[in-house]
Amino acid sequence: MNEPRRAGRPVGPPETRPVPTPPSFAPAARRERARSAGGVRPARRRRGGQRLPERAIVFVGPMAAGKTSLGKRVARELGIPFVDTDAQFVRKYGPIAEFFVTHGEDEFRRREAEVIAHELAETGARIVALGGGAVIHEGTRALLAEHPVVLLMTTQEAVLRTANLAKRPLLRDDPSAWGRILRERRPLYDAVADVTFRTDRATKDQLTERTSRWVAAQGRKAWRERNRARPHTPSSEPVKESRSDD
Ligand SMILES: Nc1ncnc2c1ncn2[C@@H]1O[C@H](COP(=O)(O)OP(=O)(O)OP(=O)(O)O)[C@@H](O)[C@H]1O
Ligand SMILES: O=C(O)C1=C[C@@H](O)[C@@H](O)[C@H](O)C1
Ligand SMILES: [Mg+2]
Repeated sequence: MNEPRRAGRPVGPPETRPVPTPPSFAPAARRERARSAGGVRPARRRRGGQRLPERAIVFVGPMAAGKTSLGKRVARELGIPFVDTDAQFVRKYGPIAEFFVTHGEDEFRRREAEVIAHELAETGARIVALGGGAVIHEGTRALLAEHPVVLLMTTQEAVLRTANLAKRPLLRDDPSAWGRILRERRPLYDAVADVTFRTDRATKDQLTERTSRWVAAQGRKAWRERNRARPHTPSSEPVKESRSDD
């Protein structure tokens, strides 16, 4: 069931700092600049001026659940940037599998948490996909409390069918470790998630649509809450209540 796990968890008021206006350069140049700035791929223009949470919408979940592939699609659907913290890590420190061999997992977790904290400090609506083990870090979990968090869940069977194990150091030598690792981490995923989607039970297109709808509903909810919190401030836009938003 794709039901919110912690319905009503406050996402907090959207940031008021404006998102920097992109300069009117040629798209190719903008794409290149964004790529070298840390993995933020420019996305299609935000659809229909819709309200979205003005902060990172974070995708978490076990290895190969689909955070990167679905994250990219949802970002594109909503017209906002996509960031993958694994990719940012690689840009900064080199391949993750090699980092594990040279420095060990503890050092990887420390560096990974720094990369994530840096990314979550940025304002503006965007999709941020975390590495599968990012929730292990207590500091990261604390930061996630301020963001809408989507948990993508799947099964070992589905992962072993689709994932490229060579790129996943914790699975490469022992693919069946997936289930054991998930059992250990499951309470951490559940603790940070606002909603869960099963990626083994739907197509990528279906999931893109459902997840995008959920993200858009969070934006509308945050906007209504902000307006409710300021009853004496006249708004230039009327508040539209819709039960289907929640
Ligand atoms: N709904 C889906 N249906 C079929 N295949 C999927 C679905 N979602 C993801 N996949 C496939 O599963 C594989 C893993 O996806 P992806 O790399 O996005 O996972 P991830 O959660 O980012 O993994 P990691 O934790 O290692 O970063 C990919 O081959 C992707 O195409
Ligand atoms: O689940 C994990 O511990 C990991 C998942 C990947 O996304 C990478 O962050 C790395 O391979 C570790
Ligand atoms: Mg990924």
